[in-house]
Amino acid sequence: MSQSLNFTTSPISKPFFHSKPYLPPSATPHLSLRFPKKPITASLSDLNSPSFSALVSQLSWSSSSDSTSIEVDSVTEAELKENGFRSTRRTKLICTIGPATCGFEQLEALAVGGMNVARINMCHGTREWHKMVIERVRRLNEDKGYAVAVMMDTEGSEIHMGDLGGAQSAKAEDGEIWTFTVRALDSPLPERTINVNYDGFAEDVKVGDELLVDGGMVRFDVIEKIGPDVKCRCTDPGLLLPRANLTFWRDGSLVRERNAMLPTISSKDWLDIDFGIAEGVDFIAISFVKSAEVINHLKSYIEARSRDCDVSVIAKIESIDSLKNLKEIIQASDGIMVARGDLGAQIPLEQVPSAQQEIVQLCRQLNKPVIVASQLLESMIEYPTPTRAEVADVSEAVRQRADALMLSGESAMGQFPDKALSVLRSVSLRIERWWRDEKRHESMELQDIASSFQDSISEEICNSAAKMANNLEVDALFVYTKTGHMASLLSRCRPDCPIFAFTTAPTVRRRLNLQWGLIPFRLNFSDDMESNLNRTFALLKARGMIKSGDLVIAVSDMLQSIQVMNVP
Ligand SMILES: Nc1ncnc2c1ncn2[C@@H]1O[C@H](COP(=O)(O)OP(=O)(O)OP(=O)(O)O)[C@@H](O)[C@H]1O
Ligand SMILES: CC(=O)C(=O)O
Ligand SMILES: [K+]
Ligand SMILES: [Mg+2]
Repeated sequence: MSQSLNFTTSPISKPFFHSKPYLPPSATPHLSLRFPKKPITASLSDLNSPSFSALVSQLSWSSSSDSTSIEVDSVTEAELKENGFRSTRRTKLICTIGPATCGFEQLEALAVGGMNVARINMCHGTREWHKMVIERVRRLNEDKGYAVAVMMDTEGSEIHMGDLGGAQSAKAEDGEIWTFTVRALDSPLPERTINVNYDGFAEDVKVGDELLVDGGMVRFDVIEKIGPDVKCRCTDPGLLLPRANLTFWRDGSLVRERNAMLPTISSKDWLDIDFGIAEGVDFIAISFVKSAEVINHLKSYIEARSRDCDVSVIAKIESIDSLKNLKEIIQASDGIMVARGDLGAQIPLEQVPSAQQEIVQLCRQLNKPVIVASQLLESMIEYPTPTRAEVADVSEAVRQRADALMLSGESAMGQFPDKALSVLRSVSLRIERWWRDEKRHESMELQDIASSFQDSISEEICNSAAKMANNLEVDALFVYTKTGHMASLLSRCRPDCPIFAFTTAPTVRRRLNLQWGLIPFRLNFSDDMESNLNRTFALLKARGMIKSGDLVIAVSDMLQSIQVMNVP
């Protein structure tokens, strides 16, 4: 049985009702598996359970993208088969790749563990290394059926330390005197000496300034300037990591004059961006964005450089200027990262939580995906279990219904990358379910964002479909979308059920991987929704991902309608 509400403005206006179940020849009923709706046991062992990994690896994967096939991430497929619709994780997970995770097997372990996006940070590593990581992720997708997207994060032109002459880290102890220098020194560096990348550094700092490394993880007082050398006394001891960010404070506030003169996108960043476009990365994240102009400029550059490629631009909110111009920056970008590491060095730490909440909510209003990043599980760089406070922080980001959470050092250079990812996964699942079951989500009045009448129709359809899905307690929302726009409008509503997003382009499919609640599928479809639905049902039933009787609501951007039906 199907009922359809049509809001038709397009020429395709055929409403349809299924009076009898349609059984296409390929859908052999005995193949459809039952979903035992067993509770999700959110424990750290979930991910590492041999049965789950075995299930993922057993899934037959064919890399053919012919017109009859459907492609979905093998991890999601295994999750659906194991626990049913409600089990799928809505919050997406990003892992920064570094020396601890750049091997093919290590990348595969992260993919099995639920990594949706692999991030490479252009502050670290060589061009060859980044190219190798991108190739490995692509190979993993092609050979094993994952849909891991790649995000490139630019270095930006802020002031940072050098690479410690090859050392992994250096420990600064309380009271020690260290030299920060703009001299070009050969490695190995003299003891307690740090290179600084910005030539004006020694001129700009003043005796009495406070120098913050890595957003305040380690602090120094500037005690003496000798030409290019700046002598500093350590006041807050800690670990110095290669190329860590440096900021300096005077009379209790950040010294920003000089930073304001540096371009957001440096000449090295432009070369990295060219590299990213050539390698076909899915997202480019821009560090230290100050205004919407730089994002608009980059977007037109990307469009001119690559008419047929689809690179999304993520603006990182990590400076005072970006907070001042927040709304314009969000509107100009394809997504936002709350980069709490550097943000916490520019505003007082106690203001970071309210800034995070404001950014997450505004992104949802403006329909842009938002990532919460940095120090989510910092202690897991060294230890196999998180602190309770870290779990509470992750829970809060999930409760705010951010689109994605990101691991930095935990996955790049930590000792327990898989365990850290597993914690993000199990905490996300548990908190999502808790809030769904208790219906505790504060409802958010979503303002109209459409810029045309056609867009308004799409928006109204998605808002209504999501509301109906909650009220009717449907199993899944289906959206057929060429650009991904209708899928993101559904995601914006944060409905109770998962959203199966069918799209024709592999690039759109990977891009949708960043958005809350979307399960992106690649599927060739036509303008004929009836045949699209029947074919999808047949393909998904054959894969054991849905079964007869499941209740589904379908929308599409070809035929502007809402259809409610049971899977035949
Ligand atoms: N490709 C890499 N090679 C070596 N070390 C890396 C690499 N990527 C990350 N790391 C290590 O992991 C740490 C955390 O990574 P992350 O990407 O969050 O960087 P970050 O330096 O803190 O700066 P950003 O503000 O750009 O995120 C880094 O400080 C660095 O020590
Ligand atoms: C991720 C990042 O750049 C930061 O937290 O500063
Ligand atoms: K960066
Ligand atoms: Mg940063």
